[in-house]
Amino acid sequence: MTKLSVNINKFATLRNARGGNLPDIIQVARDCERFGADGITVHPRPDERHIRYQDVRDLKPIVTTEFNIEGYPSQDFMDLVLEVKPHQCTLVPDPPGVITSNTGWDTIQHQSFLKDVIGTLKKAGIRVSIFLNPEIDKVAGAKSAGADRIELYTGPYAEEYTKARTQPQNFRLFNDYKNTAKEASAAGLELNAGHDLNLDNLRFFKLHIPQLKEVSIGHALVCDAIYMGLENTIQLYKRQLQD
Ligand SMILES: CC(=O)[C@@H](O)[C@H](O)COP(=O)(O)O
Ligand SMILES: NCC(=O)COP(=O)(O)O
Repeated sequence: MTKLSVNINKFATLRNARGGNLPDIIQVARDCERFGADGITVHPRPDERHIRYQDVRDLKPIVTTEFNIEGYPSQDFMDLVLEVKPHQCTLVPDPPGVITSNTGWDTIQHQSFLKDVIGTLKKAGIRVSIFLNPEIDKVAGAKSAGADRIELYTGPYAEEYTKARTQPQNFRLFNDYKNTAKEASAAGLELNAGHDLNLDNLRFFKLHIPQLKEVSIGHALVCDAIYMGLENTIQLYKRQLQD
């Protein structure tokens, strides 16, 4: 069974729209766990447009499953992660103003930076995953930088998957995902995945990438919850992740 970490960013977007505390992020995290989530993911961004740094501090004592903090390792981000000490930190190469994450690390170009950052996090006992495109040649760089896991960036998969339903012969990109997953596994790296996964495309990914340990899902899951309710939605996603 692949674990489902629910990314609660978009609940914070809704809360921030009115300036009050509705929905209450702490209660949302508790309820996600109560409804079956195996973990809680947050991605505090420099402008704090959804998850705020204080939310991350407040979540730490109440998350009873796996706590995963994602983000670009700026000094502020590193200070926060080292203070909070989540189970896992996922490093993402986001420039400050980006609308959402849109690429993985170039582990060759940024090798020495990643090595320093990962070394610091691991010294604090935090598992480190790094966000990677489905590029087999970046896996060795992730390994030598000291990562424990990679998170495959599934944005391009999600885009192509919609096309692939009608033109499967054009779905060559998927081989890159399969090969990158195999390479990671052979290098001793565990495998996460995330971005734009949803109830349509999740099962296919899970079935063809047997190494998949964990997915983090936010945007589509929150949208589905509007129609189907949070408990039901979490259960539907979990069903897609069964072996
Ligand atoms: C790394 C990743 O793919 C997710 O964290 C995604 O970027 C969600 O962030 P937003 O909710 O800000 O779009
Ligand atoms: N790491 C991916 C994540 O946390 C959620 O991405 P999305 O489902 O909001 O696109």
